[in-house]
Amino acid sequence: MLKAVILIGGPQKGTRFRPLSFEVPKPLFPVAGVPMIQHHIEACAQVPGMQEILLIGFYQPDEPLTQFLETAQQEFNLPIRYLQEFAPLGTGGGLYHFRDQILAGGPEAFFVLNADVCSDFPLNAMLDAHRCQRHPFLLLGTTANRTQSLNYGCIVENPQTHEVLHYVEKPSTFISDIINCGIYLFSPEALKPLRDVFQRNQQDRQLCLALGEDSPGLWPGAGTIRLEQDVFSALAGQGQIYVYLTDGIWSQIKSAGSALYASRLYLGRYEFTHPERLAKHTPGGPQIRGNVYIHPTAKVAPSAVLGPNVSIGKGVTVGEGVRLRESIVLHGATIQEHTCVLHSIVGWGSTVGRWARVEGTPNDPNPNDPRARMDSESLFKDGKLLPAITILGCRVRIPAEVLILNSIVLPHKELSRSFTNQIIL
Ligand SMILES: Nc1nc2c(ncn2[C@@H]2O[C@H](COP(=O)(O)OP(=O)(O)O[C@H]3O[C@H](CO)[C@@H](O)[C@H](O)[C@@H]3O)[C@@H](O)[C@H]2O)c(=O)[nH]1
Repeated sequence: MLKAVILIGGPQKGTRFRPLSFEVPKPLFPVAGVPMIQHHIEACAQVPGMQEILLIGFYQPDEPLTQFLETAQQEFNLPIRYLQEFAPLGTGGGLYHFRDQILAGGPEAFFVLNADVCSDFPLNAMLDAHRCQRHPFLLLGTTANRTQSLNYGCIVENPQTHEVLHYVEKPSTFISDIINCGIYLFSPEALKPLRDVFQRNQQDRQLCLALGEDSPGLWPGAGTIRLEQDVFSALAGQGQIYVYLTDGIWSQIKSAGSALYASRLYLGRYEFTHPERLAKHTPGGPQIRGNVYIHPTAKVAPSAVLGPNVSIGKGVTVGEGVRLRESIVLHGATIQEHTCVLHSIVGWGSTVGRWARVEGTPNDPNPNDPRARMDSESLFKDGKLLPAITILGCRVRIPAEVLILNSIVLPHKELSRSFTNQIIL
């Protein structure tokens, strides 16, 4: 019997995702037409013997999250529960805090998945690798180029045995081009080192209190465990941690730009995994180019041209003569006639007026470098806003016949003119 845990974090973590994370918790942001973590759940549900999926985070269990859980349970016919941390406990603290729930029923192993990654989740292959050796920790690894590797957990492996000999979280100089994908398979024994870290933290705290040196700023919150630094770095080279290398699709989803890139990766996989989700050209229907997802409730005019890499949400209206490419249009938005939307995300309930042009600049990984990853974009360089995808927050109104280029428009704004390279507050 197996279980899976998805680490969904909490509200203050989605900062690079603003303004899109204002409306919906980041793990529920639609990527290729479905909530980000539905891809994780679909992958877990396909592993034979999967008994339960637990979401661990520090979001308040609000309406969208509760509704998502109910729908997902029915769809996948699996118990899917949300366990709320009383405070952010780090990537390992929640696993230790909820250990009894994770181990209830005696799973042989459990997957741990970061919510903010896009992957083809080779979970069955990881399980096969785990069953050969049954080491406590198996990490999914992939490659990144030298510069980009510094943004991830870096792994030095023994190439023969795949044992992790050395692990450094986001090093300041190059360590290895093998990076941690944030997708793990742990055996129940993996909780022992977490307990050791927990107890050590408590003892250190007691000692400090006894010495009268208590300064809350110096100590991680009670129960905080950083899986990467406290466990992987500490245990590397001791025969407990192994890496399973993949060359399948993988990307982090930290920013809106990376959500668009992840959407392209998932749409590309739908051909094999969910062909029914890909829009087909039908007589009298819109022209479809490449991979496009259209929610069944969306109304798309027959003269519109969509694709590649477009995803149209629930209840969206797309007018005559519209051109949409490399974009996500979120539910309830209206794209009026003859509008052009390229490399952009149009927020919930927003309206783009007729003959307007909404355009962004893609920041995709270098296609000539097979190890290139999406850069964890920062919005500014030398005090200037870098050209990036255009994002319209929710219920934004763009008038007719204007150009919105490389800009971020915060929710509920009614624009009256064109804007280029601006954040419109
Ligand atoms: N439940 C819970 N989840 C958390 C917490 N803090 C972070 N998370 C979740 O844990 C995952 C990792 O989040 P970060 O702490 O932001 O780490 P990172 O910068 O994404 O780096 C991690 O992922 C990379 C791969 O995407 C790895 O390369 C890296 O080593 C590390 O594991 C995310 O899904 C996030 O929502 C917490 O306190 N509680």
